[in-house]
Amino acid sequence: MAVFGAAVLVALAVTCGLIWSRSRRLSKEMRDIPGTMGWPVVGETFSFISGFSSPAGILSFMRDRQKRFGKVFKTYVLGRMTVFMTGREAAKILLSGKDGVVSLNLFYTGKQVLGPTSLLTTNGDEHKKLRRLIGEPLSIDALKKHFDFINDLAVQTLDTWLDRRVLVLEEASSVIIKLFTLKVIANMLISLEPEGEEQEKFRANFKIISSSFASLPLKIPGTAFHRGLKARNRMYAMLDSVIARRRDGGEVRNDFLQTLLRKHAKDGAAADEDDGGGGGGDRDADKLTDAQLKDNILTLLVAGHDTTTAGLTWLIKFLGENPEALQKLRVMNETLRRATILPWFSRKAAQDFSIDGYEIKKGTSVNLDVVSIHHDPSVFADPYKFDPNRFDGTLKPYSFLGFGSGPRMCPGMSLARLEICVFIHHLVCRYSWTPLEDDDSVQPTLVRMLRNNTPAGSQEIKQQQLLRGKVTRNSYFSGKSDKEQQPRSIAQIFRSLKHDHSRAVTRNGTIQEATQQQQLRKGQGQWNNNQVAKPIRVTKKHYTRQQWPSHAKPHMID
Ligand code: HEM
Repeated sequence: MAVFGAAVLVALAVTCGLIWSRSRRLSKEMRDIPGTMGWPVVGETFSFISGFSSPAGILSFMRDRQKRFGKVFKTYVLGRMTVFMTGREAAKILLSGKDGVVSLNLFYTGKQVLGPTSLLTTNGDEHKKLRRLIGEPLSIDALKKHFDFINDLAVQTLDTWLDRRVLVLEEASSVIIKLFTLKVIANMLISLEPEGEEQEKFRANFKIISSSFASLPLKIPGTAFHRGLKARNRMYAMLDSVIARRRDGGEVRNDFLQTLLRKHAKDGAAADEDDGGGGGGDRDADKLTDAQLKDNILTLLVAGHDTTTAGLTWLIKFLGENPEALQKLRVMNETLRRATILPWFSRKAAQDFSIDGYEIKKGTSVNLDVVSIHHDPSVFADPYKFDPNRFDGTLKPYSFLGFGSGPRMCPGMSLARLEICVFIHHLVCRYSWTPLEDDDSVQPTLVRMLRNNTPAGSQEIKQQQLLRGKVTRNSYFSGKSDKEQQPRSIAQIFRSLKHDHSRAVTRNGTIQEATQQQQLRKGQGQWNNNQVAKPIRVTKKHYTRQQWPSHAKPHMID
């Protein structure tokens, strides 16, 4: 055993050494780009991790180097020579997808876990095709059928918060909200019931997969990566049996999987697991294989779960800290700007290209620092202030990247907005909550909940301070039962929140139209705006009932 351990260590050291010397070569080729490679082999990994874990998040690492080297700098972190860059111009070059300048840069372990046909592991035409095939069930129209589930689950989840101290971040990272977002997405994708044995197994496997996603690439028993791959196999076996049940007609559901199975049933035969996406002749070239289906169900679970949890949590924090924002519930975009849930977007140069006068060589890892773009004072005046009004006007291109931009823009944006919108709607309308501690000292950290299932040390204390609160039921709905009070459709909840669809789903013409119709019908629905959202007066510590001032109409989503 000891010999085996030593052999693994030697192999690891040799690999790290090789990667390091290759990076040094690349760094020399790009000697014009300022920056430092740090210590041999480890580079600047430790400063990077310590910046990442600090309350200010990765911003401290970034700011320090931007001050020394400028907007484009190179470094060696996490086993890669990486060029960091920021600014709207860099965002345009990296995100617009023009000329295939860059491809997505995922860690080896992430690629293995998600599979070769995931949206996150494919590039170019293959990626474009997958987006087209997978995108439709994620459109806002398709999401309507999941509204009741999301709504009921939000109500149930919040009920468990009642009359007890809630550490939102802790709940988010271990139990409550996270289960909410996980249950929503699992139900939407494969109609997984929110309770029961299958849910338990699914959750256990998902947890192992999530923690293996960015682990060390050691595929040996006992490692996180190895456990992740095993859990992935179990998850895929479960998906296989669901797919088989659907195919033989034993089970018909109204979910993402069913939509895609119906649409992508191969002529005369079931999709072939191993045909890699192109098998079955021309006619079938546009059909999803089972492998693609499974890889992308897993991808949506992974990509859509922690992000939405984080968004929801930051939103509750910002609402708690900014009483005035409660009066004008248009806080989604500003939350995503301040929190910047994905702090940087990682790409790989697919060819040589230049940026800010620097030549970037093909194969270089390139990271776009989005936090700095979101806090650029020339775009967002007083950038650290939480000010939802800044989204009232037109923004400069590539200045707000909460859901990304270009060909890799978040396909789950509408689902995320919907989940957050419904949850916050019930929180605000049916409960009051009292922050129990001052939280002024805390900046939004950029440590994602992804890495933070069990936060440790001072970070945990800070984050707990951030969101410690007590939830009590509010009697906004006096005289009416909960059932009567709950919105019954997306249109109603959106109307109740005076949701501006044209901005929330700019790419969806149908909804823009629906919104106009809703506006025409304003006041005729069962769901009465004023009744829902009026009665809040907020102080930092305490919320009580009050009429909404007539000028401050509630808006939920930008
Ligand atoms: C508040 C919640 C969310 C935020 C802030 C968010 C943010 C983002 C961002 C910024 C990107 C682009 C990253 C890049 O360019 O490198 C992205 C991509 C992606 N998101 Fe989301 N997301 C959220 C929720 C979701 C949900 C609910 C799903 C699934 C239903 C999802 C699935 C994906 C996928 C699959 C991609 C990769 C797209 C591609 O490479 O083509 N996201 N997300």
